[in-house]
Amino acid sequence: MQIGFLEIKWTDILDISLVAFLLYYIYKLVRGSVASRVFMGYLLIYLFYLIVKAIGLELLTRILEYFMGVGAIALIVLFQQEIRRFLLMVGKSTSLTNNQLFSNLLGNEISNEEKYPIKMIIDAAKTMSNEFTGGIIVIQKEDDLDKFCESGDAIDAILSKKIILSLFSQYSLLNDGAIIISNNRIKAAHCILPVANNDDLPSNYGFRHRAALGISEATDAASICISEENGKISLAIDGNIKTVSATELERDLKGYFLN
Ligand SMILES: Nc1ncnc2c1ncn2[C@@H]1O[C@H](COP(=O)(O)OP(=O)(O)OP(=O)(O)O)[C@@H](O)[C@H]1O
Repeated sequence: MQIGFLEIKWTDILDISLVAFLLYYIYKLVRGSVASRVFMGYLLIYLFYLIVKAIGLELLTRILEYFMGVGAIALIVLFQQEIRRFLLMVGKSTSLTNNQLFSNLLGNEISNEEKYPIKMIIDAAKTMSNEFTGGIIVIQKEDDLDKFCESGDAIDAILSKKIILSLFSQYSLLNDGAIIISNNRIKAAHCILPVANNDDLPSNYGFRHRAALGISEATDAASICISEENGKISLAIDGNIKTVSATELERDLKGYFLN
C-alpha cells in the first residue's frame, strides 16, 4: 500500500498493532502504581534522546545512551513485580492445564466448582461483614503459595463456613493475618502476606487491605478483605483492589475462578 511517499507493507501494520497491544498491556499493568510514573519518566527521557539524536548533539546523545543502558537494568529491578505479572498473564492464557481437554487427558477430573467452593467462602465473608469481624481470605489459583502458608500455622482442614468463622473469631489465637484456601481446603491461618506500597490507595485502607492487595500483586491468588472497622468487603485480584457488595463479590469470583 502506498500513502504519499510512504510505502506500507502488511508486516508494518502487524508490527505497529503488536507494539500498540504491548504498550496497552504495559500501561494496564503499571496503571495507578508508582511504577507508572517511573515508566512515564523513562519514556520522556527516551523521547528527549530521540530529539537530541536527530539534532545531532553527539555528547548529550552519548550521555543519554549510557543513562538509558543503566536505566534498563534499573527498570527490570523496579518493575520486577509487573514483569512477573505480565509473564504470568501470558502463561495463563497459554497454559495447557487450564484447557479442559488437557485436564481430562491428564486425569485431572476435579471440576472448578469443586476446586473453588466460592459460595461457601462468600457466605462466610457476608457473616464476617455483618458482624464486623476483620480478616483476609486468600484463594489460591495456579501460583504456589507455600511460602505464605509457612509464615502462618498449618491447618489443612476441609473448608467449611464454620471453620472460617471460628478462625477469625475474636477468641481465636489465629485470627490475626490471613487464611489461605487451596483446593477446597484451608491450608493455613495466621499467615503474613506481602504488603503493597501503592501510594494511590484510599486513606481508609490500612495494613489489612494493603496485605490483601500485596498477595494479589505477587501471585495470581484472589484475596477477600473484610474490614473490622466498617464491615465492608474488598476484593483484590491481579493487583487491583475494590470494595464490593456480596453480589459483585460472587460475580467477580465466579468470573475469575469458574470461567
Ligand atoms: N502483612 C500482613 N499480612 C496479613 N495480615 C496483616 C498484615 N498486616 C496487617 N494484617 C492484619 O491487619 C490487621 C490490622 O489492620 P489495619 O487496621 O491496620 O488495616 P485496615 O486495612 O485499616 O483494616 P480494618 O478496616 O479492618 O481496620 C492486623 O491485625 C492483621 O490481622
